[in-house]
Amino acid sequence: MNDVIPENATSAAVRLSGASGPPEAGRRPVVGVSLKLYFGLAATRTWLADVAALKGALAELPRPVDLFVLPSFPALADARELLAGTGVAYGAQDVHWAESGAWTGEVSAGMLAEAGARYVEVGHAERRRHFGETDATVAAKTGAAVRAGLVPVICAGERHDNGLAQAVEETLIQVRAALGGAGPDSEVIVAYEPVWAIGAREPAPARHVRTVASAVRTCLRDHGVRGRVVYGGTAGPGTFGRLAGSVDGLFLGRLAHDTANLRHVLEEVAAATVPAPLPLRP
Ligand SMILES: O=C[C@H](O)COP(=O)(O)O
Repeated sequence: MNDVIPENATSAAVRLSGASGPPEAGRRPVVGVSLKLYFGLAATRTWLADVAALKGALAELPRPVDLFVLPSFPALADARELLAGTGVAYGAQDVHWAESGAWTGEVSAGMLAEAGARYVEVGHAERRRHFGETDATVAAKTGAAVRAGLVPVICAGERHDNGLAQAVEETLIQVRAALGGAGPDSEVIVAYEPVWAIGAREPAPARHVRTVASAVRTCLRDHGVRGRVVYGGTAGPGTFGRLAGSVDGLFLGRLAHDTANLRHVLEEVAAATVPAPLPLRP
């Protein structure tokens, strides 16, 4: 897959967008929301307006929390309009690895950056399952995102609940592969999402998440990237309190459709203890 990506590509989007984000964003708590394909355009606009109305609540949090939302591609212009001046960032749920060319139906990272996106999701389990995404395509998309100055939200997690050892192994294979597309000191977010906990009744057990998240954090340190780890999979109010100290935030799906839940989550994340800094590399 990498053969379609120029080795030393510096896209027009990087020059336009001013490249990657501020270093101080490296370990701030972060909450993200993907709308998947749940809403049409009108419903997305209504939801985005509700999110914009959280601006005051965000400003009053005891500790700053980064918030980003990922609507469908056609709603990016709405996000740009409705979230302007709120401090809420936005992005996309997928991206193509090529900068341009004969790729019918695809959207480049540079185009997302031009649309004001700051984050882009790569490798979600639903894209792996339904659209044949592989570790190689996820790595290529991660690289494209980083080169365009976007923060890739790398989704990774085991498919079945077969114990912690398998969860760690399967997740790290995916994370290492994706990080192969990102250079040292890139800013990334890893969303640990056990597939069996996505769209479920309950999030994965706290001990399970803590163990895998710790392994992911070590992997990020070893790769020398500026990384944050969030948990996703039926996450909502009450989830972060059980995970605080092991993850930097949450990646929400259905339970953020009601923005009262989202506000509750932001308050929980801000109030909880931020994880200790990464240990120094040997
Ligand atoms: O993108 C979000 C995750 O897949 C979690 O979705 P969910 O909270 O609806 O299970």
